[in-house]
Amino acid sequence: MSFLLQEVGLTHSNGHMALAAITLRAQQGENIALIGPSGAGKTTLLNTIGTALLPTQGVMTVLGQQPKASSARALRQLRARIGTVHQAAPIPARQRVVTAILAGKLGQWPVWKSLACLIYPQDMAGARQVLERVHLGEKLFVRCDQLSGGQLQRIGIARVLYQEAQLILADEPVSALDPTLALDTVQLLVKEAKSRNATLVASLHAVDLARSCFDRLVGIRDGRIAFDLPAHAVTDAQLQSLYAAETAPAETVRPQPSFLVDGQVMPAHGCR
Ligand SMILES: Nc1ncnc2c1ncn2[C@@H]1O[C@H](COP(=O)(O)OP(=O)(O)OP(=O)(O)O)[C@@H](O)[C@H]1O
Repeated sequence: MSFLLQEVGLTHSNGHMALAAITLRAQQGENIALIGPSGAGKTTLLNTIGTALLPTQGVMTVLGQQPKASSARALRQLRARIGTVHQAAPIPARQRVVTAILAGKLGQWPVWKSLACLIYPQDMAGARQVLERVHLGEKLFVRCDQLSGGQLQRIGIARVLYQEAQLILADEPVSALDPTLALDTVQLLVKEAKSRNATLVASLHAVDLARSCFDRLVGIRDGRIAFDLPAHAVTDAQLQSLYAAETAPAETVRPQPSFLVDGQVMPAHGCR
């Protein structure tokens, strides 16, 4: 098993209950898309599984450990096995791309190697290899503040590829990418996870991308699980109901033959 949440709740420090009674289990190697309206709790759920937030209720086990009962050292070791793609990659502006990518393994390397990496990149060939997989091979020595938002997002993905995490958590990983790159990048993440039997959980606003590329869809609404089904079993009616109060256009949940990525229509040549 990769992770198990049992009746997990998360109340933020201001008293806002962002997650309520979430029960969710993932086997190692599963790929799951989280979908749901803005403010539903997808980011909070990913941050909770990733142990950046700890549940205020319920029990959570991640990669065999209960984060709440873990020592600081055990928690650090657990986090080194979890790769997170953030909505906006938390990369220092002046950092070179190569350093940003190598940072993916800082939690796994001994201290001497991490420190040496600050002076001189330790594995340039490895960094270049993952960069090429996100079509940015030529940017290895470019400063991150000279990249576009979409390029930065792909640097964040390259960093997670480099990390070779057992559990990959991706929060809207393609929100800044054009439709073709979005499809290509989601396919890359799914393929990478499958090839290493890593678990992948990604939140996506592009519902049809989620439907066509992932095996399992979890619908989140108001901090609760609305449905948890194989992707092929999710009906248009369930999607309409999930987004019922949304102001987004109905096309957002329109099935094939076309689909929307961040509001742009693209042809139906998805993962399946
Ligand atoms: N640090 C925080 N303190 C208080 N409330 C928060 C905090 N972070 C998020 N929330 C609230 O928790 C709820 C869930 O937010 P979350 O970011 O998880 O939603 P989401 O589904 O990821 O939304 P989006 O699709 O817009 O990114 C929202 O109502 C949000 O305002």
